[in-house]
Amino acid sequence: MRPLLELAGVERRRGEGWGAFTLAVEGLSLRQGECLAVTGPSGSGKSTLLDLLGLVLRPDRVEAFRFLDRDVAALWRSGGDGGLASLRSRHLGYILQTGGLLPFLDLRENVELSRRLLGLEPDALTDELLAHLGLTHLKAKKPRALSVGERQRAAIARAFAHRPDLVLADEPAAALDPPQALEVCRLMLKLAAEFGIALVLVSHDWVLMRQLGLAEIRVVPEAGASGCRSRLERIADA
Ligand SMILES: Nc1ncnc2c1ncn2[C@@H]1O[C@H](COP(=O)(O)OP(=O)(O)OP(=O)(O)O)[C@@H](O)[C@H]1O
Repeated sequence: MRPLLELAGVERRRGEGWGAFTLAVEGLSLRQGECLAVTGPSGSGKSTLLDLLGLVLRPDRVEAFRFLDRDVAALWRSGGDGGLASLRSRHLGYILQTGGLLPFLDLRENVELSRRLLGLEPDALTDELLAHLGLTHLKAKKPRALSVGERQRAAIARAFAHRPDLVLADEPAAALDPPQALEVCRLMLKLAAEFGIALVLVSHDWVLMRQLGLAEIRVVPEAGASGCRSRLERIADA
């Protein structure tokens, strides 16, 4: 089976001059439905990696970048964003640290938002997700009337509701206490497995990631390199 996502020789610089930072991805691949943890210290480049995978940040150097058999490197080179925007909206789901729900929509409307923007018909998945995440009884509430954990579970439902191929989660449990963080991460993994959706989970909390037993990529700042530079290191499966 061809990988869902495949990168080789990708680099991206942030900032200019003396303080510039570069993330170098020598090679990275992800299979359909595979779940991966990305860990690393603060400022090492985890979000930069997620933004590259999310087709948001344009690489400065790229030998190969394929997603769903599309040549992303060629799409970036062509300058236009048309192909990238549709890949992003149809095939990717995002979960952010703070949920990012729209305050004027109720929980169910928030969860259905990505489907509605894509013009997809309502389907049973929304209710399934709400049930899986223990949100059914809260579906008519506005975000302000939800707890932080409930908002985060709603953000998870929203990221999966349009059946993307890949969900990217940037510190999705950082605002939660340790037991809630573990529960929320386990729920994400359960949903990913049930629906065959690949998941990249970024966290500075490597202890939590180890508890989940996920394959792990560590973003490692390189000692002695000129300027600030990080590379990826694959840690053996926990
Ligand atoms: N827009 C930007 N302009 C310039 N430098 C940036 C920009 N965004 C990030 N950086 C720098 O790039 C480096 C990597 O940042 P990034 O946010 O990817 O790290 P991170 O591992 O996600 O950090 P954290 O865990 O603290 O969120 C840092 O040195 C940061 O200061």
